[in-house]
Amino acid sequence: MAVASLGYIVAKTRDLASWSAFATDVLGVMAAPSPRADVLLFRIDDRPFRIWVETGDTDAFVMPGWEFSTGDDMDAALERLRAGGHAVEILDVMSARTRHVSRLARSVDPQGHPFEMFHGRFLDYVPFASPSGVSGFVTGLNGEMGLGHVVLTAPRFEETYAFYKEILGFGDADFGRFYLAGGGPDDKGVGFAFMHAQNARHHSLALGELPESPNGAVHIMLEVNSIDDVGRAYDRARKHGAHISATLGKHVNDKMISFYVRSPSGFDIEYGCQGLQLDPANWVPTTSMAVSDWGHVWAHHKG
Ligand SMILES: Cc1ccc(O)c(O)c1CC[C@@H]1C(=O)CC[C@]2(C)C(=O)CC[C@@H]12
Ligand SMILES: [Fe+2]
Repeated sequence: MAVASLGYIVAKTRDLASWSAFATDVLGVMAAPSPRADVLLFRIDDRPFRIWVETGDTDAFVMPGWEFSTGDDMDAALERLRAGGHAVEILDVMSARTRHVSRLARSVDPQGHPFEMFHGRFLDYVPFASPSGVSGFVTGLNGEMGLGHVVLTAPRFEETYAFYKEILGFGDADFGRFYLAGGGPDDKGVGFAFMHAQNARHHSLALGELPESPNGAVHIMLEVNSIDDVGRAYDRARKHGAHISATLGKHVNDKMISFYVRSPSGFDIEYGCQGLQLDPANWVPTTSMAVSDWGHVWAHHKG
């Protein structure tokens, strides 16, 4: 069976203090007890953590943690990985325990992006309370929609896309081709694959036919309950002096109303609401030729 959801993300930073302030003051996520002084954990729902930030020698996205619903589903994926010649590392019980999961494994995709796989997330039933008044994050009634989504660069596009589809079982939500160089006769466009896991979130993973991101990922997305939560976060981001990578806008494919803010690890965080939800068993993939219905003026596109 396929990946159920995006369980967590791991990031690294040279400056834990800046991450701590950004996470609580701008994102409004909740700091969780951490077993290590060099690791910060943040919650957005009743899972023990959704964002793991560790001290490192650079600022970057490290890897996603893909959740499986059962041990059998995870074992089937591990077998497909091994049959495809992909190395699989099974982590020991203490490593699994630090991630608050029953079982933990690691592998690497054809583009060289590492990822973790797990099942059996522990819950501590401590209620979520945002330090900045966010009314709540959208992760599904029991967290089954996962943290949000992650966008990775994949210059080796076809091979990487086939890997996530055929080995990890992601489904097609939308295909994008965006003419970011003006759409002239020499602009072949940039391909994107937006892929859903076995939950209602439109996409938990997107692959962009772009040069490798220096920060390991293009962005992660967090979804909040309302446009007021988004608007207030936008105000907090501006007040914090965070870099706004893209202004408020509404995406064509998943109808998310969001803005993008640069995290202390250098990748962006898309902060949105009202994302389209799909039935993963019956969704018919779309093709989108534009990024946004309105808004999303990108800082890197200016001038
Ligand atoms: C096109 C799109 C649809 C749904 C999303 O959740 C979403 O993040 C996007 C934007 C994808 C993409 C990006 O993430 C980085 C900056 C990009 C490459 C652009 O400059 C336009 C498309 C953007
Ligand atoms: Fe996104």
